[in-house]
Amino acid sequence: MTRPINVTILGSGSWGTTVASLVSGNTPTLLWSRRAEVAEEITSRQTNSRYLGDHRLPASLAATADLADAVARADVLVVGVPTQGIRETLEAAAPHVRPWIPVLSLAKGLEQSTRMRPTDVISECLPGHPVGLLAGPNIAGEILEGKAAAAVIATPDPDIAASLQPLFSSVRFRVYTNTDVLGCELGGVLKNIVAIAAGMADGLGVGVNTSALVISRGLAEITRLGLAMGADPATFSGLTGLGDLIATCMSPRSRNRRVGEELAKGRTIEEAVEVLGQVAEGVKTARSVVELAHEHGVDVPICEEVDAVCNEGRTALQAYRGLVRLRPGSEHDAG
Ligand SMILES: NC(=O)C1=CN([C@@H]2O[C@H](COP(=O)(O)OP(=O)(O)OC[C@H]3O[C@@H](n4cnc5c(N)ncnc54)[C@H](OP(=O)(O)O)[C@@H]3O)[C@@H](O)[C@H]2O)C=CC1
Ligand SMILES: O=C(CO)COP(=O)(O)O
Repeated sequence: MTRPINVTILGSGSWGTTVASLVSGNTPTLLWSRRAEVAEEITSRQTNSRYLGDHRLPASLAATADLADAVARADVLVVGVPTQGIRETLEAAAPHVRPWIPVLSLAKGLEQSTRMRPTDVISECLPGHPVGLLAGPNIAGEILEGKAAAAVIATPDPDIAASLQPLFSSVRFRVYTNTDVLGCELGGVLKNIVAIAAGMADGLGVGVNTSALVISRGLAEITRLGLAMGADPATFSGLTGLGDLIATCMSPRSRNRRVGEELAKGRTIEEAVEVLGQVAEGVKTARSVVELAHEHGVDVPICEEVDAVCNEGRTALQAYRGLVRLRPGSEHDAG
């Protein structure tokens, strides 16, 4: 008889806990929380009230605050802490991680100090491990409610993605595979910034035509930067590109979109983040994306306006006026 595969998920926020719930239906799953009281609540009461209200988690899902023990048991490690916490978490975990187990990222940001993608940070902290990601249009609350969704596991080696697929799949959660890790990861990173713009636009009371403009020109920015960095263009019309962009720009539950809506009400970025009380990766990633785009000679006007709102005190209305003043060229050119 073969031994079951043990999966450990690091980070007990809304998405880490949701993914752990999904996986626990397929294989033994352990969720690590940096707070002992949260681990205790998940194990004994099957709730994570801070992030998921009174939603009942599977009884089979165990949680712990012991990082060394959590990673030492893992045959597959999933990193679900927000981007800015990945390095510190994995540096502490590294001595206890078993050799060469696959590691998947759930994060959708860039590390501020280095502009690195989460999978690159993971590879630096855990050298030699196969590293990939799980991404797609996956608003946690909908998945917890059992609404159908799909995601992509991207790893450079297609056999590894295929071997991980059944651990994350369910009747209502379809998991595809892709070898374009760069394209899949960039789609998730950049859509958060475009979603802040979409939230600002809707908060200002624009029409559906304007929202569609933000989404489609946002996709053009994502694709331009992705191509300049070497991603596969086909990836951006898939689940991790257009799919995640649509979900995040449209869902009233998206935290990035909600930040944009709060900004449109006249709140400062600090107030908008405070009101949210959860991570909105686009806020800390906008500046890094703009710098990366400039480094690659790529125009990203929507990301630039969002960066100016997040980091330079520009208002949502000023950002909107800045964008409509842009002179349009060919649809396939910048701007
Ligand atoms: N929620 C969603 O629908 C989806 C989210 N994602 C991505 O998943 C990642 C995680 O997001 P999500 O779970 O939603 O975030 P949340 O804001 O819901 O939760 C963040 C979790 O990470 C913990 N945390 C924060 N900083 C650190 C740190 N430095 N070290 C260890 N733990 C830390 C928090 O702990 P504490 O409570 O103690 O602060 C909390 O448990 C993000 O990159 C997000 O973009 C991807 C797809 C869907
Ligand atoms: O990544 C997500 C959906 O795929 C979640 O988006 P938010 O972080 O904006 O809630």
